[in-house]
Order: sequence, then structure tokens, then C-alpha cells
Amino acid sequence: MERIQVELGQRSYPIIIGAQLLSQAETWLQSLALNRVLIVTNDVVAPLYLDAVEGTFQRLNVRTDHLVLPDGESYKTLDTLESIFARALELNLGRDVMLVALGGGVIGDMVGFAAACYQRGVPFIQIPTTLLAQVDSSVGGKTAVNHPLGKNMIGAFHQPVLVLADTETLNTLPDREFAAGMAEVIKYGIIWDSAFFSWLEQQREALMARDPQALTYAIRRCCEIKAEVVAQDETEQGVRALLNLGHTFGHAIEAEMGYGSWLHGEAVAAGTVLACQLAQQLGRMSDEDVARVSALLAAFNLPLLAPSAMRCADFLPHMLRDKKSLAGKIRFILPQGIGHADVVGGISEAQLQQLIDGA
Ligand SMILES: NC(=O)c1ccc[n+]([C@@H]2O[C@H](COP(=O)([O-])OP(=O)(O)OC[C@H]3O[C@@H](n4cnc5c(N)ncnc54)[C@H](O)[C@@H]3O)[C@@H](O)[C@H]2O)c1
Ligand SMILES: O=C(O)C(=O)C[C@@H](O)[C@H](O)[C@H](O)COP(=O)(O)O
Ligand SMILES: [Zn+2]
Repeated sequence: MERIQVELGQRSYPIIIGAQLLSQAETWLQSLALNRVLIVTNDVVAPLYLDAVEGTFQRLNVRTDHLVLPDGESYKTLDTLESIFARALELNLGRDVMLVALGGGVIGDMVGFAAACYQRGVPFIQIPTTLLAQVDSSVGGKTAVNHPLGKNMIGAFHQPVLVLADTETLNTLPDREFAAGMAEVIKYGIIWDSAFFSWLEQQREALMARDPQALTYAIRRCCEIKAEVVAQDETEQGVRALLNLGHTFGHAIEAEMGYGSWLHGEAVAAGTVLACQLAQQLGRMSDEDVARVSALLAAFNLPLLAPSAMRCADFLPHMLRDKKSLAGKIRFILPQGIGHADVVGGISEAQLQQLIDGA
């Protein structure tokens, strides 16, 4: 069992990573003095893991209710959020409730946002069941829903009180979803830790085979990096923006192609290649470094190219609305070699056309 602390003063919390955590989490839950919980999950995850999680709370004599939402990125909306509030109100849940997010990043982001808003804020626990959620979305307190005009545009910073990442849940994850999670794993190596990037290159076969030891190390290292970044900059005033590598392009792809058509991790992968190519044009990355990034993403069957239907003109309106934009100017996260990145502004439309349209 691995334990990583996210150090945020009064809002500090542990991330627990291990096998069979869903049914053996009493130790971590006991200290929270729970009264009542509402477990929110979706119709794919519920048949797999809801009973185990409910059983754990019930053994602690906690009154437990659940809500099963429809699955998918296209349901990460204000309408779905409203159905969480409706259920909480029908159950007469008060401010002593604990919301529990059981699922991937979509569930985690929505339940976190519901917790930030319900009766002006109640606590919540993250129980991430995808690789992406275990390495990224369950940690750090970014919560949101999408808007047709932009990804994660309506949201709040609201930290969970506990993250329980049961690595065995990854055994049921479809290959495409596993690969999507690897895009965020690779991101940490590029922006923060060149040794971790090299380790990923060496371990790619073990990771592809979901070797439990390799996977647990990768999840732990990602959570350590994210915890360090978030502890330095909880609300993205500076260094936290680095976690957005590939996302300026990626979010444009997700919104333009229709939420759910490209998985978040797939869009981030194609966006990461574009960010590396832009960095290369600016003399920040060598040809060899860009090739290493592309090869590692390709090893996990991730897309290296943006959708052919999308031209620069399709990206621009989305990228201008990106949350990192400042005074109407787009800012990108660009690597400096492998293991370091910066927020970079001042990229011209002509440079972006050259990058995306090749013209
Ligand atoms: N808040 C953050 O910091 C942050 C970080 C990264 C991504 N995100 C958000 O996370 C979302 C993507 O998350 P995701 O990739 O987990 O997608 P997801 O939540 O849609 O889950 C992927 C699919 O796997 C299914 N699933 C979940 N666990 C499973 C399991 N153990 N076995 C079988 N199937 C399982 C889900 O039902 C879904 O169909 C995006 O909305 C993205 O914007 C947020
Ligand atoms: O935690 C962060 O900070 C991140 O940027 C992590 C990203 O992987 C994640 O996709 C996040 O939701 C993007 O945030 P946004 O502010 O660009 O919507
Ligand atoms: Zn992301």
C-alpha cells in the first residue's frame, strides 16, 4: 500500500494506492467520522464495483445511498449535475453528507463540482477506477462540467478529503481507455521528470501488459508529481499550468469533434505532439526528443495526429477561450527538452497555421 500526502494546510489529504482497496478501505474511512454517504457512479462502473464500495461503508455502519448516472463524456454537463442535486435533495441530505465519486474522470469531475456547490460545499471522496483518474483527475481538486463552447468551462477548485486508488479495478478497463490514461502518464515525464520518461520507455512492454508492479510505480510517481505541483500552486496561478501540456490543442479537438468522440487522453496525445513540434520550431526541443515523445505515445497506440478534418481555423476559437489565455492571447505549455516545460505566449497565427495546416 502506497500513501502520498497532498500538502495543502487544512485541505491536505492522503492518496492511497493499492490492490483490493475497495473492500479493504475501512482503515482510511474510519478516520473521517462519516455519518451518511451518497455514492455517485455510472452504469458501466456500478455493476463492477458498487456493491464492494457500498459493503465497505455499510460495515462501518454508515448510511449509504447511491446514484447511477449514464456513462460518457457527453453526460459531463450541467443537466447531469442537476440530477445529482435533485437526488441529494430528495434524500434530504444535509451538510453532514459525504459524496463519493466512484468511476473515471468524468464522474470525479462532476461529483467534485456537485460537492463544491451542494449547500455551498460538502466534502467528497475520490475512488478513481480508470488509469487516467488514478494518475491525474482524482488529485488536485479541479472539478468541472463541459459547455458546448468549451471543455471544463464551468467548475470550481474543491479538494477531496481522500483518494482511494484500487489498482485492481484497472483489470477491467478497456484497452482504449488504458491507453488514454497513458497519455497523462507520459505528460508527467515530459514536463517534470526526464528519469521517469526514460523509465516509461524501458517499461513500456510491462506497462502495456498491465504488470501490477510497473503500473503501481507509474501511478505512484504521477501522484507524487501532481501532489508536489498542486501543493505549490493549488489554483493554477503559475506552475500548475504545466499539467496542461497538450491540452490547449487537445481540448479544442474534444469540443470540436463532439465530446466523447475523441477520448480526453487521445486528444491530449495528439495535442502533446503538436506542442512538441511547436517547441521544436522555437528551438526548445531537438528532433530526437520529439521523436522520443512520438514513439512513446505510439507504443501505447495513441494518436499522433490531430483529426484531418480540423484546420487551424477550427482550433483557434477554442484555443482563444482556453483558461490559460491572458488578455485575449493564447498561451501554450511548451517543453524545454524532456523533463521541463514553460508557459509560452506570443505565438503568431501564422506560426499556428504552419504547425497545424502546414501552410
Ligand atoms: N480534474 C482533473 O484534474 C482532470 C485531469 C484529467 C482529466 N480530467 C477529465 O477526466 C475525464 C476523462 O476521464 P477518464 O479517462 O477516466 O474517462 P471516463 O470517466 O469517461 O472513463 C472512461 C470509461 O471507462 C469506464 N470505466 C471506468 N472505470 C472502469 C473500470 N475499472 N473498468 C471498466 N470500465 C471502466 C467509464 O465508465 C468510461 O466508459 C475528462 O472529462 C477529462 O476532462 C480531469
Ligand atoms: O490538474 C490540472 O491542473 C490539469 O491541468 C490536469 C489536466 O490533465 C486536466 O485535464 C484538467 O482538467 C485540465 O484543466 P483545465 O483547467 O484546462 O480545464
Ligand atoms: Zn488532462
